[in-house]
Amino acid sequence: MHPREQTIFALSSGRPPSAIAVVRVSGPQAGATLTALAGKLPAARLATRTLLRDSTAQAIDDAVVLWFPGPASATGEDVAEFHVHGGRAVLASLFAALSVFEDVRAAEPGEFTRRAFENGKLDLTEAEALDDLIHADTDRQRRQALRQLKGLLGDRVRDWRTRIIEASALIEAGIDFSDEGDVSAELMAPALVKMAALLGEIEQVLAAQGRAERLRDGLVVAITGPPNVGKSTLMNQLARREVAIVSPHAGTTRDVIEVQLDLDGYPVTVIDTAGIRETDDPVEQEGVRRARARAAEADLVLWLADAPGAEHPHEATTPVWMVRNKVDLDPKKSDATDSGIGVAGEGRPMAEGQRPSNRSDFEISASRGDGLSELISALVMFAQEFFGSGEGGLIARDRQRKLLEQTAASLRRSISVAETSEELAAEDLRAAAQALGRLLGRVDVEDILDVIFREFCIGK
Ligand SMILES: Nc1nc2c(ncn2[C@@H]2O[C@H](COP(=O)(O)OP(=O)(O)OP(=O)(O)O)[C@@H](O)[C@H]2O)c(=O)[nH]1
Ligand SMILES: [K+]
Ligand SMILES: [Mg+2]
Repeated sequence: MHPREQTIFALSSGRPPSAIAVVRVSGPQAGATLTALAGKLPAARLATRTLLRDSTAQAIDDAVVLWFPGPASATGEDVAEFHVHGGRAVLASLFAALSVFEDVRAAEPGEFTRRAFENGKLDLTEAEALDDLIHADTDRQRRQALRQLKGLLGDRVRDWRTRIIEASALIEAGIDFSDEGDVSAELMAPALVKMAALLGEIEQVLAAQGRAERLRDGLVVAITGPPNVGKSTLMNQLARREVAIVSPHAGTTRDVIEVQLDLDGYPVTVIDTAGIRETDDPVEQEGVRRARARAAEADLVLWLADAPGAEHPHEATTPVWMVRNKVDLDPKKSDATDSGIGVAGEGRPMAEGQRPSNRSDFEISASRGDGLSELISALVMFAQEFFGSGEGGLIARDRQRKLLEQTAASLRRSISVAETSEELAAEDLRAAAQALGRLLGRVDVEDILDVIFREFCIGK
């Protein structure tokens, strides 16, 4: 039997032990397993309390079971749900009882969603959204995943694809009438109007501000600077716990240390690194090498210094904020903590060029906390700009962006060659439809042909 026709089961709730564990069974044998274990098949979609027994009539657990006959189920197949007590032994004996059945096996990762997708319950963007929703750590990630799950992108893509197929059908029909120049031109003109409108809409989505797809990975902020300036102290303050060792010895941090923060719903990874300096110690050299490498990949670098006006060595491609630490040691400022000295430039980083050469973007005391709230607000603002408003962003993944870019490129090509070659224009349109099909996880050129034959059988 093909693996896809087998019946699969898996623990769908969290790691045991837990109060309740949900085990799902999907496939043609789901009903048989439920009947065997529960004694009879319960009414559809109704929570039913029952004593589960294995094939030797041994009790497994006092459980609640649910029966979802396909296709009106999560996967589109017959689905049985066992809500048992979430103990390891309970689960082990339930799994053993299920495995007794022929063609019933433990599910592969993602296999339930895969089946839902194959049965047309979800398109690929929704399947991706489901995965994102499960892995969402912050509120903004959750909201973005929910928007995708509602099919916002999927619906747009389906609409675009239908319209491409319509334009395609017009052009293909024109090719059939290429002997009669008038008919062909009459068909091409409305096709071009459709294509131009479509291209405009896709370009608009692509140009939408911000990188909403980066919400999944989060923004990476690297703290770098010379040794002993207080990088690890700042890291601990941002994390609100002791993630990195702080000591008065220069060269304390050797490895790259990461923490995940939730900054106003934005996922932010902060990286603490080894102090950058020339050193003979091979371990510290490796730390410095890693520090530079990670900082180069970061979206934002906080260059920490303990003296005013220090220069940073970073490439200009990554934005760098100059952060002056240890202002509490500064004799003229140490007694003025309440008067807002914590920050230069009113809590907002100064624009490049606007920055006086001997001043920092921020002045803080990492150990005492001065200026930290301003620094954090500025980070939130940076994140806001980086991700865009998010609410409008339809694109949640690189994959989706790439395929939309391909679609737009094919459309553009098709429009530009339409005057000279209908065949080439039609080919580019097919490529555009295919890219959108791939976005949804369906690549079926068949339905282009369907439309052509159904709607444009002009006397043939
Ligand atoms: N006075 C004062 N001391 C600080 C401040 N921040 C950190 N320190 C002290 O500076 C020393 C170095 O701090 P760390 O956080 O270990 O500095 P680092 O930059 O991570 O050092 P390396 O990992 O060795 O490069 C420690 O003794 C801290 O207590 C500050 O704002 N004010
Ligand atoms: K140190
Ligand atoms: Mg350190």
